[in-house]
Amino acid sequence: MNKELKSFLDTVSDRNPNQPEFLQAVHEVAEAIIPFMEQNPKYKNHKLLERMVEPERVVMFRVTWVDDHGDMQVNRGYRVQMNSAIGPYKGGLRFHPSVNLSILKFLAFEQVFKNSLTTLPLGGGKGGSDFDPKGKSDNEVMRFCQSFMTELYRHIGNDKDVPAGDIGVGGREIGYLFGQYKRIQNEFTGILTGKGYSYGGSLIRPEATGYGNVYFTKSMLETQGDTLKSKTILISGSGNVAQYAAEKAIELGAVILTMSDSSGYIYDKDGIDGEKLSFIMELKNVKRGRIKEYLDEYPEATYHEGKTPWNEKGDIAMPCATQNELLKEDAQALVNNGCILVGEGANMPCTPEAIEVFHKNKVLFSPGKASNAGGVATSGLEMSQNSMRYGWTSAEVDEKLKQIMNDIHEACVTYGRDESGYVDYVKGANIAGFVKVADAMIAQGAV
Ligand SMILES: NC(=O)C1=CN([C@@H]2O[C@H](COP(=O)(O)OP(=O)(O)OC[C@H]3O[C@@H](n4cnc5c(N)ncnc54)[C@H](OP(=O)(O)O)[C@@H]3O)[C@@H](O)[C@H]2O)C=CC1
Ligand SMILES: O=C(O)CCC(=O)C(=O)O
Repeated sequence: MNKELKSFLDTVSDRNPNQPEFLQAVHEVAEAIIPFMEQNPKYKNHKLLERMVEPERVVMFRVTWVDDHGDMQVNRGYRVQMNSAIGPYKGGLRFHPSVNLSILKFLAFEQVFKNSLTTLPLGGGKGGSDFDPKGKSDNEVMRFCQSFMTELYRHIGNDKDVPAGDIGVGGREIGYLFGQYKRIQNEFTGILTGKGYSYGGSLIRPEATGYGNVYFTKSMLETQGDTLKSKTILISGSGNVAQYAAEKAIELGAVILTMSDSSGYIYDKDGIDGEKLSFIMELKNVKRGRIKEYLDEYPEATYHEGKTPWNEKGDIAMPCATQNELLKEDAQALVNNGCILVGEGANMPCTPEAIEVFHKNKVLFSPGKASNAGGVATSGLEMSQNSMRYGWTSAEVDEKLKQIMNDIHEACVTYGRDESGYVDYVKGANIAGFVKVADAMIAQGAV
């Protein structure tokens, strides 16, 4: 490791003890940016990276709510406002028992670069709680959301910070959060995205992260003169991102072999087609069931308890569940089985060691901050529509999403292509994301 990189990472590590996910995200960015700054001295002497790793503000608060048995429950809430150089803080809320400061800081840090890549004026933030919506009644989820927003409302605003969904926060939660904000502030503004269509949401926002990932994959394949037609795809997760990545990939002629949840994965050798996917959507979004119940309807599939899908044979892998879900040995298994492309739908799902295996074997690899940016980009479009008090059609939003994903792909190629023609999308995404934020920070002085 180069001396400057090591010294920078040592300092970040000393200042942020016990935050492994945050350090992992910072390491990946610094590895690309420090050499870039060497070659572009205008970015030196502004302490840009040192400032970027320091959140502008972190809010941590108690969330007290009463469960269905009348017992008081206490959770912890957070909002990490990472960087507002190019726009109001923007990024999702995660409700999951694993949520802690390290995870939210890594997500907020990634969000800064991702949001810059979208070409829209969006700063970066992330928040959430260690509350687990699984197994809770709708009323419990509502009471939790109301209590969470009763503190959060004072820190957000449509020109200040605009949260959205992430793991454990979907349409139901956004509705309850929005309702409580409106009640407290007595105003109807676009302070959250991912809203229901009847109260200011954008068409295509629910689909956008998954669709965007597939559009990005399509562009990567096109650089090799290839297409998605008949490609076999291994998907992990069965939530929002996984479902709509599957939907778009099926539409473009690919064959989805696997989907998963935190208990295990299903493998369907005949492919998960549109009808089978509708079953999964109903199972996950309405019944809130487990992926293994797929076999109740489609017994010819197999279920693998406690396992991830990466040992199966597939042309493409799309990890769409959570961070660090694809390890070095998984990457090696994918390579050995002929995988040619990995498109991250989740945030940081592949470990650094796994990414190294992909790069060594010239597998096309896109980091989540590029390939899953369609979600936040469409949130940006939702904000624009709210400001205009106007709504675009599905076709209009989808067209803008395609254009944005195409532009992100181009930016990654510009900064990531090496002499052999291979594109290092990690390097490309980090540098392209950095440049816009860095220029804005330099222009705004010592803030
Ligand atoms: N929603 C969005 O617009 C965006 C989401 N992302 C990222 O995509 C990923 C998925 O988010 P999303 O689909 O919205 O979330 P959902 O809550 O809708 O779905 C999450 C899926 O991942 C699984 N999962 C969650 N945690 C774990 C874990 N620790 N181990 C194994 N599986 C797990 C869940 O299984 P189970 O139900 O068993 O927990 C579920 O199938 C996250 O990394 C998120 O940050 C990125 C950009 C935008
Ligand atoms: O839509 C948004 O604002 C946030 C989406 C998100 O959380 C993400 O990109 O990881």
